[in-house]
Parts: sequence; structure tokens; C-alpha cells
Amino acid sequence: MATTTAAAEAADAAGGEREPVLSVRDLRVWYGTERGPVRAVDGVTFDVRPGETLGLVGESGCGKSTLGRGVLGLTPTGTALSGVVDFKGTNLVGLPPKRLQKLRGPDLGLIFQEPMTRLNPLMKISEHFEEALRTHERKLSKTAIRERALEALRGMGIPPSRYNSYPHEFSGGMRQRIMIALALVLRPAFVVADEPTTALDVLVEAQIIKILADLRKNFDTALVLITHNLGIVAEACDRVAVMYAGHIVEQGDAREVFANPQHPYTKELLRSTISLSTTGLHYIPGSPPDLGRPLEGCRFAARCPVAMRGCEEHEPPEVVLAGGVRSACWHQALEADPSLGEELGKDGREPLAVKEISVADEA
Ligand SMILES: Nc1ncnc2c1ncn2[C@@H]1O[C@H](COP(=O)(O)OP(=O)(O)OP(=O)(O)O)[C@@H](O)[C@H]1O
Repeated sequence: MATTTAAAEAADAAGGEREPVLSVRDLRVWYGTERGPVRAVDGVTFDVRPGETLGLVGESGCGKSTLGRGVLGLTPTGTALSGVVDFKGTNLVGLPPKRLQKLRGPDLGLIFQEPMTRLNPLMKISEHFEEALRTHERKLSKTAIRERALEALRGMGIPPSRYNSYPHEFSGGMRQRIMIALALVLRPAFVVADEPTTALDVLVEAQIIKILADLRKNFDTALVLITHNLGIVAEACDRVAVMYAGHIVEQGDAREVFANPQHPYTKELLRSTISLSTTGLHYIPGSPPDLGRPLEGCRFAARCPVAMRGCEEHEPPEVVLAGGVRSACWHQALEADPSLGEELGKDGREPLAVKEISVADEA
């Protein structure tokens, strides 16, 4: 786990949690398509505090990247955004593009998966840093720029002797670390890292995860880390948010959620992970719903091993459980407040026979 900053220690000593750097409330990000809206993010709420790493996990296509880009206002034209993304008191939703552009870099950072598409092959690494720093910190001298850039590169294990090299002269892992250094040289308060290690070998992956964890110590940066790798989340994240079909179904302290998952989807997702104690390969039958269709009820009901009849029609409320974990499942909601059961109707608590899905169905 990452080290605690002096500011975080002071907040702990004062007995309070620090104010979130980013507060997302009921965020919706819908893509406009010919066949109608694709509701990739459909009412999502979470906070990220300074120095905190939030892991965002879930199956492919559940909306993780859209959420990461949506909070930074980096979605394609024709995308509809609603809700609130409060960054240090400013709502980023609906902010004019020019103001958003100004925040990106010095305040808001994004680390992409494919560094080669983001680094200009005709520009030396030094020129990339000069461009980034000149755009946002105009008063810096050339010497100061060089110092800042070399400091950031050193932090990523790139020696100063490579400062004037071109992107193609580096390995894939090194290019990825250069990209991270470029995002961090401006010392942003909030960073989204979207699958930053997917294309890399395990040693480089471990290095990058260590670097991202150290961010907290060095810059007090708040980080949303999008990944398929639950092992990375267990190792590098303070909190975890589990996404399914455009919703966050469970979120809370990473250790707590991994040790004691509450939502049936989280349980299934964790069972699907290969570990040393795995004896057989588990997968979740079926596939997530089509986000291009209006959905009602619990979106996981059709695949949920413990679904009740009412789950199909009625959306489960989010409840706060022991340890501050939030889960949106009727089972936990009813445990917390049995009177909520009225909404499910007469046979609402009867088990829902989940359809056996054959290979032919899925093909
Ligand atoms: N530009 C787009 N236009 C229309 N639909 C899109 C667009 N980009 C993504 N989608 C759809 O939005 C949904 C969420 O996609 P997204 O890439 O955010 O998921 P993800 O969880 O990040 O997936 P992965 O783990 O595979 O990267 C998917 O149904 C996807 O097909």
C-alpha cells in the first residue's frame, strides 16, 4: 500500500476525512448513435480524495473508459453528458471547452494505454516536455523546464542521458513511463489512468504500479485507475468501484471489498479471477446487456445466481453497509430495511429462475 502524505496524516490526526478533490454525482454519458443513445454511463456517483487511488473494475464494455473520459470532458462530439463532476468547486459538466482545456494538464491528467499514438515521433522527448510545460507554465525558464522534466523522468527510471532521444528509440515500457512522466510533470491534482499497463510485461507493469502508488507520496495526486487486473487493484488501490452495465454496483475500501464482497456481481467477478487456489476456471454465464436499449430493474438480474423476481423490474437502491461499503443489490437493501420489500410486490422475493445459457445461445 502507498505511503501517507503529511497532509493526509494531518487530516487523520484532526480526526476527519479530507475533502474530495473530485465529486461525481449522478453522471450520465450517453453516446449518440444512429440506432439511438448508448447509455454507457448511466447515473454514477463517487468521490475521490487527495492522495487516494480508486480502482475502477468490471467486464469489457461496462463503461469504465467512458466514465474516465467523461469526468475529464474528453468524450467524442455528439455525446450527451449530465450530472455533476465537481472538481475543487467547479462543475466540469457543461464547462466551455476552452476552460476545460486550461484545466487539462496542470489540474486534470489522463494516462492512455498506447503511448505511441500520443507521442509525436518527430519530436524529441525534451521537446514534448518543453511543449507541455510552456503551454501551462509560461514563466518557466529553459533551465527550469529541463530540471522539472529530468526530475519527472528520473522518477520513472528514465536516465537524463536519454532526454534528447526520439520516441522510437525507447522500448514500449519506457515509452509508457515517459507518457506518465509527461502527465505528471505538471503535477495535476487528479489523474485518470486507463489500462496503463495492459500492453506491458509483468516486470514493467509492477514498476508502473509502484510509480503510480508513489504518486500519493510525492504529489498528493488523486488517481482513478481503470484496469481489468483485480490483482493490481488489490495491491495499488485504496478504494475500488465495481462497474456493471453503466452503473457502479459496489464501491468501498479495496481490502474490505476483496475480503468480503457484497454485490453478487462483485462475488462473481472475484470468482472469475485466477489465483493460486483456483481449482477450475469460473466464468459468468451470459454477457452484459445491450446499453443501446432502455434497461430497467437490476441490470445484473439475468445473470445473477441469487436474483429474485422483483429484481428484474425494480432498480435496487444503494445502501451503505458496515465499513462504509456501498452496494446496490436488493438482498442488502432488504437486510438494511425490510420495509423496502413492499416495492418488490407480492412474488417479488421469489427466486428468479436464471435461464441456463448454452454455448449455442452465446454464439
Ligand atoms: N464512440 C462510441 N460510440 C458509441 N458507443 C460507444 C462509443 N465508445 C464506446 N461505446 C460503447 O459504450 C459502452 C461502454 O464502452 P467502454 O469502452 O466505456 O467500456 P469499458 O468498460 O471501458 O470496456 P473495455 O474494458 O473493453 O475497455 C460499450 O457498449 C461500447 O460499445
